[in-house]
Amino acid sequence: MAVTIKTVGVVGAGQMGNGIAHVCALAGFPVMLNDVSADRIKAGIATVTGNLARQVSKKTISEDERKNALALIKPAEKYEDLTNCDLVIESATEKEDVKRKIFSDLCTVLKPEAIVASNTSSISITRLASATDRPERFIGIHFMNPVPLMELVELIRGIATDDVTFEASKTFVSKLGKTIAVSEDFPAFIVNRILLPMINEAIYTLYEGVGNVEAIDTAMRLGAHHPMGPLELADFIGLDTCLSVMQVLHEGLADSKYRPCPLLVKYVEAGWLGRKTKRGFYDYRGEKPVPTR
Ligand SMILES: CC(=O)CC(=O)SCCNC(=O)CCNC(=O)[C@H](O)C(C)(C)COP(=O)(O)OP(=O)(O)OC[C@H]1O[C@@H](n2cnc3c(N)ncnc32)[C@H](O)[C@@H]1OP(=O)(O)O
Ligand SMILES: NC(=O)C1=CN([C@@H]2O[C@H](COP(=O)(O)OP(=O)(O)OC[C@H]3O[C@@H](n4cnc5c(N)ncnc54)[C@H](OP(=O)(O)O)[C@@H]3O)[C@@H](O)[C@H]2O)C=CC1
Repeated sequence: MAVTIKTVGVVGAGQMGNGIAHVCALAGFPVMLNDVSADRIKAGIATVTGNLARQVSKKTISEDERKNALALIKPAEKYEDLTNCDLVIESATEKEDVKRKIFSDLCTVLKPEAIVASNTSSISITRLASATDRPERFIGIHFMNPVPLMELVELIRGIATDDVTFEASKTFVSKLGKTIAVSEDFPAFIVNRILLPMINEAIYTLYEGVGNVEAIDTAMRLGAHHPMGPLELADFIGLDTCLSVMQVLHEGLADSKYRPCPLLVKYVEAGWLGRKTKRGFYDYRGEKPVPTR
């Protein structure tokens, strides 16, 4: 029997979670936004407020659309606040144990027919589904960063995802105005299977001294017409997320070509995660980003 998604929960109000809440609210879906603390949720809603205002100033949305969208996003400090959601999208840290814990706690309070999705960049949907009480109603809905600007969403079925869940998710993503690419459930799906090895290769290019940060990013922006250089993009994604995806590829495909660059490991170990910590391959603490190598 068909399922219609009316109310959405988002777990994780970071870079991606707040963007998912932003686009769902703009499409008219009431959104319950959860994170580890009230402060995190507040920060997430503040980011959405700023991004909606930017879209008004760029005339991509009207002032009324901005007001209506913001009114649809509510803080959900406890999982119990998500009980009435028809769909809950997890967008927490790219660590399997973090996600599995969220699902095992979350499912106990959700409606039996609610769909649970992960915005994971790379982790097996089939394996994540096994941490829930509803593998048939579990699916990967993978948004791209920044969510309000990027058109693509990857849909990934686990081995048990049923047709009703797949169809309801397709309808939901289309209502957001996004274009769908369907990926099989293999490590890092399609986009990150291709993009992250390129970013990792750019970091190796830096690590081996072939070029410095500025040369590498300039080369790819002007030489390959990328909107951002690969190192700028890595900082934008988050170096922790980049490393997690490379580890999933390396372990999942058992091929040394996916070995994370030791320099990426070093930056993550230093807590230099990119934009979100104000330092990665660039230092963002001043007026302009300054290369750190
Ligand atoms: C890792 C995964 O699992 C999958 C992925 O997402 S892979 C990553 C996919 N994303 C990309 O490849 C992004 C590549 N970059 C781009 O397409 C462009 O640089 C961009 C769309 C991000 C920005 O393009 P732009 O022309 O600078 O747009 P503009 O509107 O002027 O944005 C300017 C700024 O606002 C940001 N921005 C704009 N609108 C935004 C929004 N609604 N939400 C968040 N950030 C936004 C831009 O990132 C940029 O940030 P800074 O001001 O801090 O530099
Ligand atoms: N960054 C990107 O370009 C993209 C990322 N993704 C995927 O989206 C997901 C989120 O990534 P991103 O937004 O970048 O990560 P961020 O680090 O920006 O945000 C993750 C958020 O989840 C919070 N969190 C951690 N544990 C929990 C929990 N148990 N319950 C609720 N919230 C929790 C974190 O809080 P705290 O910081 O306190 O731990 C943080 O606020 C990941 O799976 C990632 O792979 C998908 C597409 C693109």
